[in-house]
Amino acid sequence: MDSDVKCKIVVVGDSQCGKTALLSVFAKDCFPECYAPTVFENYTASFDLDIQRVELRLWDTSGSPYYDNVRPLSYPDADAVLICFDISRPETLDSVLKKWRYEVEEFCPNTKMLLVGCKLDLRTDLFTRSHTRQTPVSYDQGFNTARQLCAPYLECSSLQSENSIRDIFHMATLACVSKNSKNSKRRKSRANKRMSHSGGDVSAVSMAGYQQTKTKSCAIM
Ligand SMILES: Nc1nc2c(ncn2[C@@H]2O[C@H](COP(=O)(O)OP(=O)(O)OP(=O)(O)O)[C@@H](O)[C@H]2O)c(=O)[nH]1
Repeated sequence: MDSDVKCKIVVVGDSQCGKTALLSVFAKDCFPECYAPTVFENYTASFDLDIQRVELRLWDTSGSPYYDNVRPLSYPDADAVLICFDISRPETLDSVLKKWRYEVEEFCPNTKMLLVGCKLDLRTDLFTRSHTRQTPVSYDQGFNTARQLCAPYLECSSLQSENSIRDIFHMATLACVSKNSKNSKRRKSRANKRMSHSGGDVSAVSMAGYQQTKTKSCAIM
């Protein structure tokens, strides 16, 4: 299996929304029961797409405003950004439109975004509902926010569903590979033009299962 494709995925979102748990379950198969605030943390993992193994470099960031000035150090060369929020805390979805989209657009324009609703298990958790006295974010609210970002929307529970986590990294890996294959096509076509239209072949990773959904003003991957 080929494994020369490398992708960088950066994970952002409000403090305690579930970023570290998402990465830890995917990369280390381990759900962190105790909360430990992140400053920066890197993980590596791989994802097999048909005949292609993709090496993933995963960047965990702090959601704290205290680190707003240093978080941008994570963004250069990102192939995809996961913007996360906590389904049990609607204010973390508000931050997606008020803060995270602008930060991502400023520091990595043209990078694929995915909106990820974390802690799906808490949507129906009665204890959390009575404790927070808040109505959790519905699927439609998450989906509509994602539409405003021109991003796909996925939900997961790091606590209860490894499959939901895998689906997120499947989608993110496809987004990275599609971006890289488009860039390499552009580079090759520019090089071919320079070589007096001498022609050449363009290799692309198999993108079976990768859905393209067009909307009026944007393509949702
Ligand atoms: N019930 C439930 N709890 C979760 C889930 N994911 C994370 N948590 C808990 O939520 C708390 C915060 O999770 P983290 O993953 O550390 O949050 P973070 O976004 O990395 O936080 P910062 O490092 O402050 O940015 C921890 O106590 C986790 O155990 C989930 O899917 N379900």
